[in-house]
Amino acid sequence: MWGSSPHFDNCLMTILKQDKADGLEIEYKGDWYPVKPMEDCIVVNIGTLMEHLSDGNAKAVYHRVKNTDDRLRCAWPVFLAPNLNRDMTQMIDLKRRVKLKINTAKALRFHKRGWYKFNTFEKSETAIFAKIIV
Ligand SMILES: O=C(O)CCC(=O)C(=O)O
Ligand SMILES: [Fe+2]
Repeated sequence: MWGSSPHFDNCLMTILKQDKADGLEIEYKGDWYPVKPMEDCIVVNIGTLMEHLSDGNAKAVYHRVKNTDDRLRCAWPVFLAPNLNRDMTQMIDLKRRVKLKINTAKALRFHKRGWYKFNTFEKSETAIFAKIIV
């Protein structure tokens, strides 16, 4: 059963606790690799916003989840993102800002992979907690 189709997390980074059931996979150069749950370990995923702000130096990880286990699978991701009322444009190099024609009010196209809007969230959450059961 698919828990999550392939996607990037649209945040700075995700901190993920898995339970004992397999299922999380990451894509690397066209192949999919399992991320086995390990006791007392957390997974840290780079999100699209981090890739963008680092000018591509930190790569967002493309991942998917399929419960291949007989058991129920439970995962607890915490998505870390800035308060989106905050103007993040100052964090982007000036030359790139000009190239991307970013200003604070504009929606920003993010590579070809997805998009992230600055200044659009009305509430100021910095971490979104989810519990995902597949
Ligand atoms: O279930 C998982 O291990 C990861 C879930 C996930 O990719 C997400 O919530 O963005
Ligand atoms: Fe994810």
